[in-house]
Order: sequence, then C-alpha cells, then structure tokens
Amino acid sequence: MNSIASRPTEADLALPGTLGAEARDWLNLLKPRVVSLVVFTGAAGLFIAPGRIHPFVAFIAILCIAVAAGAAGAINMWYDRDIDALMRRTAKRPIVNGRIAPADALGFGIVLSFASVILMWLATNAVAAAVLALSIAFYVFIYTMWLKRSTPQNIVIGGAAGAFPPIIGWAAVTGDIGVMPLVLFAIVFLWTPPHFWALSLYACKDYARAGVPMLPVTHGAAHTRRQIVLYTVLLSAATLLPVALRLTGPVYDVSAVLLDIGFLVFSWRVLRDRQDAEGVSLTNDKPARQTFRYSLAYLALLFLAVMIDHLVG
Ligand code: HEM
Ligand SMILES: CC(C)=CCC/C(C)=C/CC/C(C)=C/COP(=O)(O)OP(=O)(O)O
Repeated sequence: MNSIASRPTEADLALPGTLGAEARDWLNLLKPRVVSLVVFTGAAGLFIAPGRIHPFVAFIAILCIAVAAGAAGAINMWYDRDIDALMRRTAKRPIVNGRIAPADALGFGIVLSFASVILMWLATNAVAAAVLALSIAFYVFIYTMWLKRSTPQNIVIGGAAGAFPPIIGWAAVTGDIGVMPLVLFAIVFLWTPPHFWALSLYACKDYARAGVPMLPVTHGAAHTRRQIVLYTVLLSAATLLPVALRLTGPVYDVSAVLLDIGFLVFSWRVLRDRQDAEGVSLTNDKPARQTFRYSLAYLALLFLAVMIDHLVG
C-alpha cells in the first residue's frame, strides 16, 4: 500500500481533545509541523548571535517567525487549492475539503503576514523585519506563484524562502547579518533539495497527476537520484565551512561530520535502490522514504549541535 495514502495527513493529526475541529482546521492551515522546524532554525540564529536580547523580546521574535511561516503556508494552501485537490497527500486540506473558504484563508494569511512583520519591527529592528518580509514574499510569490508550476529547479531556487530564518533570528539580536548566519542560510538552502527530492521520488505520481514539474516528473527518477547525491555532497561541504572558518567548536564539528556521513549513506542507498530501466524503485522507494525522514532529523540535530556548541564554547 502506498504510504502517502496511509500516512496521517495534517487534517488527521488532531491535537487530541484540546481543540475543536474548526480551530484545528485553522491551525492546520499554518502547516504547524513544517513551522516547528523552521522556527527551530530561526531560534538557533537568535541564540548564537552576539549581544543581548531580553528573553521576552526573543520570544516575540521567534513567535513572529512562526506566525510568518504559518501565514505564508496559509497563502500557499489558498493558491495551490486546485493542485492540492489532485494529490492524495494534500487532498484532505481544509480549503480543498470546503471547511475553510478560500477567501477566508487568504485573508487570514495576509493579516498574519503583516502582523508578524510589523510586530517584528516594533519588537526588534528593521533588518529582522525586512528579511522576514522577504522570506514570506519569496515563498509566496517566487516559489508558490511562479517557480513551483514552471520549472523543476523550483526547489533549488525557492528553497531560499525556508533558509532565511537563521538570518532573521540573528538580525533580531544584532540588527545586522554576520558570516555565521549566512553559512546557516547556505546549509538550509542546500539541505532543501535532498529533503524534498527524496519525498518527490515516492510522491511522483501525485505531482504528475497535478501537472507540477517536479524533478522526477520532468527528468525521471534516475536523474533525481543522482541530484540527491550531488546536493548531499554540496550540503556536507557547506556544513564543514564553519569548521574551516573556525567559527565552531568540537560539539558542532563532530556532530556535523557524523550527521553528514549518515546523510551520504542514506543518499547513496537512494542511488543504489533496486530499480527498473527508468530508475523507478522496485522496493516501494524504501530508501527514499528513509532519506526524507532522516533529512528532518538531520537538520534538527545539526541546529541543536550549533546551539549546544555555542553554549559550551
Ligand atoms: C521550498 C522548500 C521546501 C519544500 C518544497 C518542502 C517540501 C515538503 C513537503 C512536500 C513536505 C510534506 C511531506 C508529507 O506531507 O508527506 C515536507 C515536509 C516537511 N518539511 Fe519541507 N520543504 C521545504 C523546505 C523545508 C524547510 C526549510 C523546512 C524546515 C527548516 C522543512 C521542514 C519540513 C518538515 C518538518 C516536514 C514534515 C512535516 C510533516 O511531518 O508533515 N521543509 N516538506
Ligand atoms: C519565515 C518564513 C516565511 C519562512 C518560510 C518557510 C517555509 C514555509 C518554507 C517552505 C516549506 C514548505 C512546506 C514548502 C513546501 O511547499 P509546497 O507548496 O511545495 O508543499 P505542499 O505541497 O505540502 O503544499
């Protein structure tokens, strides 16, 4: 059985007994699980930044990143409601199911977007607010409304949207942008292709049905497997930049090397998966599914290492 169909969707994942169905729909519009990792990378940028920030202001800054990412997700769901209806993974989303009217979702997303940027400006500074606004605009206009439906490079370029939060967190404290947050940007930027292309290998039929030009649809599974390995190598190189630049200590350095080895092993297994002449998996894409899950743990652990390294350094 295809696990895209059997996997619990956002709509299935009730916050048990704490929220009514309607509140849950509005919450799910914000893509809360994606937001949780986005926020973690933003919090890391804030945590390692030089200088002082009042804990309450830090909380507000992190909240603004969460609300902005959620708001961008809501606008993404509004815009993509036609293709979301065609894909099994997204078919239960609240706009597709008619539980939230499209215009309400759009209004919700726009209000939260402006509120998060204005609050970030008032609570911290113009640089953090400007980069926050840029990341919303990048995700909504560049990725969702333009690249996603027009080029298989959508993820490579559009991935920048999700890479800004470490810069935003850092800027919230310092009011400027340093070398370390730029390196963290590069890491998330290069992490996004293997993260997403692993998923796209086993969601390929969904994307083909919806007419979305994701890499396995346009260039085939074999090419996508090679690109996953290529970007994992580039990602590993980027994670070693702070080591070379002596920006980090042993906790980060050792963690990065171990996590990179893990990612390279998973990607290699995707490349070597048993497949037919076109590169389509004969194992129900087991290695690709494992690699997608590993990508989430990888980023969370790498950013945890960044924070612990800063704490003990
Ligand atoms: C353009 C960039 C990105 C694309 C296209 C993308 C795509 C996706 C897709 C389609 C899923 C859904 C998987 C599913 O429901 O089975 C997903 C899951 C996820 N993504 Fe990404 N992603 C991107 C960037 C990011 C970033 C920057 C982060 C965090 C830093 C992130 C964190 C997550 C998490 C935590 C999940 C798991 C959510 C769940 O369990 O439902 N993604 N991603
Ligand atoms: C601070 C800020 C605004 C950050 C933006 C972070 C962010 C939301 C990054 C993109 C993450 C993501 C879920 C992309 C998938 O879009 P998709 O439309 O391809 O996935 P879908 O098919 O699940 O909707």
